[in-house]
Formats: sequence, C-alpha cells, structure tokens
Amino acid sequence: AALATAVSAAVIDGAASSTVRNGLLWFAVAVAARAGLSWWQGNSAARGAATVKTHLRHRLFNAAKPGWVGGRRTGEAVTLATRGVDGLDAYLTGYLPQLCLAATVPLAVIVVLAFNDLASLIVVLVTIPLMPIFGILIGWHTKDKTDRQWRRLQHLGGHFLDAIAGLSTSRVFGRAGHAAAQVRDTADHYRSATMGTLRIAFLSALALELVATVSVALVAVPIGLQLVNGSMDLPTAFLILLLVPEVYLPLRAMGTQFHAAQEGLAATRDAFRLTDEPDPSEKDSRMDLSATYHSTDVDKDSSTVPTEVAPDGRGTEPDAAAVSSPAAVSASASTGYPQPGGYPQGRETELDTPRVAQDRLKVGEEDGGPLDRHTGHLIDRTALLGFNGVSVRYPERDESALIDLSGRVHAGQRVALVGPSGAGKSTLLNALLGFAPLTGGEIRFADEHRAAGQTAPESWLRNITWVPQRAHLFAMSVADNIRLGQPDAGIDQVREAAEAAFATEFITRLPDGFDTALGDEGFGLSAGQRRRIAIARAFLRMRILDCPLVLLDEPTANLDLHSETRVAEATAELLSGRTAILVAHRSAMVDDVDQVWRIADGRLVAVEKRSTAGVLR
Ligand SMILES: Nc1ncnc2c1ncn2[C@@H]1O[C@H](COP(=O)(O)OP(=O)(O)OP(=O)(O)O)[C@@H](O)[C@H]1O
Repeated sequence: AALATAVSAAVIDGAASSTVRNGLLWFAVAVAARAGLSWWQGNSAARGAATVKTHLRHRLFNAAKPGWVGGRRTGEAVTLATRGVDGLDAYLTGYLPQLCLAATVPLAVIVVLAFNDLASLIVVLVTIPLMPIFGILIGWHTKDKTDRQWRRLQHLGGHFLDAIAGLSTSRVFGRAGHAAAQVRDTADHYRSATMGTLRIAFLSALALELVATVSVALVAVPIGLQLVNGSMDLPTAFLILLLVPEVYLPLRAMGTQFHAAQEGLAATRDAFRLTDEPDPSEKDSRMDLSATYHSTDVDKDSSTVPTEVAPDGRGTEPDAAAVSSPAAVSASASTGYPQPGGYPQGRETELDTPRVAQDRLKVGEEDGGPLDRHTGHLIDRTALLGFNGVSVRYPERDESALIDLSGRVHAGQRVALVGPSGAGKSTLLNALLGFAPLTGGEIRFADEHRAAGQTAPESWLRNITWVPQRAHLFAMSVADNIRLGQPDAGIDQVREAAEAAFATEFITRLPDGFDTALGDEGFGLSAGQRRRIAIARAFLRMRILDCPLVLLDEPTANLDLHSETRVAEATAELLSGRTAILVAHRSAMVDDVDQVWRIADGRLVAVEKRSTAGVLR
C-alpha cells in the first residue's frame, strides 16, 4: 500500500512531463492497487479479528467454571465475553493495520523525499516524531480513564442483570423504584466516564490534526521559495506536496483508532487476567467470595450499594446453642420477634405482638372463621382474603393455568396448596402478587380488590410478605439483603430478624459476618441458608410493616434434613399469628394448617378443613 501511494504520486509527477495517456493508465493502476489492497486489508483484518475473538471467548468459556461465574457478577462476566471482547474489533481491524501503515508509509515517503528535496525531508524528519510523542502523552492519560470507563460498563452490566433477575423480589419488597434508580445512577456514571474519554479523544485528534497541518504548511514554505527562485521544477514540487500529507495521514488515523481501541484493550486485559487465573476449584471459592466481588466493583465512592452496615457486625452473635436459651426466649418480648425454642407461655406470648392482638384468633369449630377469644363468638365472617372465580392464563399459553378458582381465607388461617407439579399452585401465589395476569374473576384482600386486567398496586403489596421458592439474593452484603425492603433498618433489627430465622448461626461463620458480600443469586450460600436469609428478610418486613399476609412457596423443598428442620422451625415462627398461604408438598407442613386446597389442572378440586391446629400453632 505504501508503495502504491508512492507510485501514484510519482505517476502524477511523471504524467506532468510525459504523455498524459500513459500517466493516467499508471495512475489508475496504482489507485486500483491501493483500493484493492485496502479492501484486502480490511477483509483479512476482520477475519483475523473474528478468529482472535472466537479464540478468546473459547478461553473465557473454558475458564468460566461455576465458581468463576458465581464469585463474580454474572452480568459483568457476560459484558466481558460479549461487548468487551467485541471491543477488540477496533484494535484489530483499525489500530493494528494503521500501526503497520504508520510504520511503512512515512518510511516510503521519506525515501522518495530524500531523492527529491532535502529541505522538505528535514522538516518532515523534525515534525514527524511530534505525533507519536503527543500520542504517547495523551495515551498515558487515556489509559486510566478508559479502564475506569470499562469497569463502569461492566458494573452496569452486572447491576442491570441483578436488578432484572431480582425484579419480582424488588417489586414485592417495594424496592423496584430504588432498583431502577440504581441502574440509572450506574448508567449515569458510565455516561460521564464515556464523555470524559470522548473529550480526550477529540482533544487528541485536534492536537494531531494541528501538528499534521502545520507540518505540511512548513514543508510548503521551502518548496514555494525554491519554485520562486527556480531551484525546483513544478513536477517535483507537485510530487512533494502530494506525498507529504501521506506521511501524517496514517499517524493521525492511528491516533483516532487508538482511542476507539482502548475499551477493547481494557476488556482484553481483564479477560487475560481471568483466563490466566488458577482454577477456582483448587481454592475454597466460598471463602474467596467477597474478595472476588470487590475486585470487580467500581471505585467505592461511586458504588450504589448501600453500606449502612456497622463495622462491628462481625463475630458478636450468639451461637446456635445460645439461641434457644431462656435468655433468648425472654429477649423475644423486647424484640417483638417470636424466638426459637418455642413459646413457653403458650398463646399468651403471641399476644405481645400488636398484629396478633389485633387478629386475636382461635381457629376452628365451624368453618375456620375467627372467634372472639372472650365471647367465643364469630367476630368477623368476612374472609380476609377471597378468590372469586379467579382465572389466569399466561400470555404465551393457550391453556389457562388457573380456572374459575373460588375460595376464602379468614384472618389468621393457614392454607396449604397441594397438588401435582404444574397444577397451578405457584400461579395462585403469582396471581396474588400480581406477577400472573388475572384473566377472569377477582381477588379481594381486606378492603381492596383486584379484578381481571388490574395490576397489584404498592398498597396491595404492602400487605404481603413473600418467601418464594427460590429467593433472589442480590449481589450485596448479607445485612443489606435482609434489610432489602426496609433500607433504614438498623443492624440490630437485621440481627434480630436473622436470629428469628435461625440464620445467625451460619452468618457469623461467614468471612465478614453480616458484612459478607454475596455473589449473584446468593452465591456462596447453600440453598437452605439462602432460604433462611429470605425468611429473615420476611421477618424484618413483617416487623416493620406489620404485613398481615404471608406467602410461602415450598418452604422446605430440596433441603437436607438439618436445613429442612431449621427452615421449618423458622417458617413456623414466621407464620405465627399470620394469615398464610403455603405451597407445600411436605406432610409436616400440611399437618399444621387450617385448610388444605387441592389443586389439579388449574382447578380447586377439594377443600379440606382441619378443626385442630397442629404443633406449629
Ligand atoms: N411464567 C409462566 N409463563 C407461562 N406459563 C407458566 C408460567 N409459570 C407457570 N406456567 C405454567 O402454568 C402451569 C402451572 O404452573 P405452576 O408453576 O403454577 O405449577 P405448580 O403447581 O406450582 O407446580 P410445581 O409443584 O412443580 O411448582 C404449568 O403448566 C406451567 O407450565
């Protein structure tokens, strides 16, 4: 290409003195060669880039063992493997070819100049180093900025995915607006970082442009003088004036491509760091959890993760044995939480909480309706929760998941939903939470009701505490996960909630206790531990919002015996004195409810009413 540049200029030079026809022919050949070479260069660079990217993604994929992804934020890993690696395009198809041109074209032109005009040669030789010097100076400044820009883009990816994955949880816990604000903030940080690097890119383009233009002007001065005093002929002057800009052109283009390539380079540095890391299975990835999380976080001051946890949140919790001690039981009166170890004073203890005092219930006798504990008469025959002909059909499904379901739940009652897999049990909870669209009927809750086509407003969701089948834990500290819906809750309230959910025993064993940063989806915790954190979250919400309705989806599904017992105990405490609907397969859970609703193929096929409360009550 460099040669073709020199030839085309030389042809013009020759054409000025020999036959125009020959000159035009050679000029056309040189220009066509240059265009062909440029096309070939673009083509092979694109193919080369594709190969390199495939190879790098392959290595990333091989390095992405389960621990690798979980310890980091999945969204960050995805951003790296997609947009990050794609950023290499600018480096491989733009910067590298320009680097080659910048190393060869000026050299070819300098050789031509050396044979034609010494004065121009000297000007070019003096000015040409200015461009790389400027480039290097600006490049030093740029690197930090583009690294930061890249980290923010990664953070945005991680944050966005976490926010989307936990959208249902955020919505129920009244934090959807906050999650949106966090994504907006992160996007804003990325925007300002991008504008910062763009400013530098524009400034550097301006500086390089200026050097190139001034240099060409400097070359034109001696040529003009030589033309005037007759020491240079017109064709030579013409040749030099055509060639000199070609010296600076690839250098200028290289400068521009340098900025475009930076994000890809920052991403590649990250990718190499990860692919060169030792296999995470060789070390204890759980213990490494917070370190890997923080290593991918953006600078602390711009982090949007709340950091209200007190620094003394570690290692001060009582152990599991202390939890069931008499002291812990008496503590329940002051904390307002039912404490592990049961209620030694029987139902009277439950009266201590305002919620229970208000709902003063004794379920049983006729239809499970609430009775006044003094008079023994029914005090309220209106169901707290009523389903009237509820039908649900998911948008992309032909068949309804729930068909014409009607039922009543009185205040303080527990209802177990049973039925085969896919019968529609979770769908009923989803309909209550507003996640599944009502296509028919209505749901009444206390004074509010929702008909088909209506979404669940905030005021509706404030009544509900929800422990889903798979609780979403956000990539933030354990304490912040527990205080999700109540960000103003103090660390003492968080600890009390954790204790009530039997979660303290394992939280205090985590590397940083309540401050331990979790990976995506609570990575680093077992399923049972995640569920206990979700229950602690529910406790805290109930404590602060006094939610009257608890929804539990398969509380003990897929748990080992120890975790199952712990979770069952925590669940029993959670339900105490509340109205609850639980999806349960386990007979132990079903034994302790007031009604069992059997659901099959989306229909409520049987309602079994229990007259006696089980051991959990
Ligand atoms: N988000 C969804 N989109 C479309 N269809 C869904 C969705 N969720 C559930 N379904 C469908 O609705 C029906 C009822 O599902 P649901 O999850 O309520 O069953 P389930 O009784 O809770 O089952 P399991 O005991 O296995 O959890 C199933 O046929 C299922 O395929």
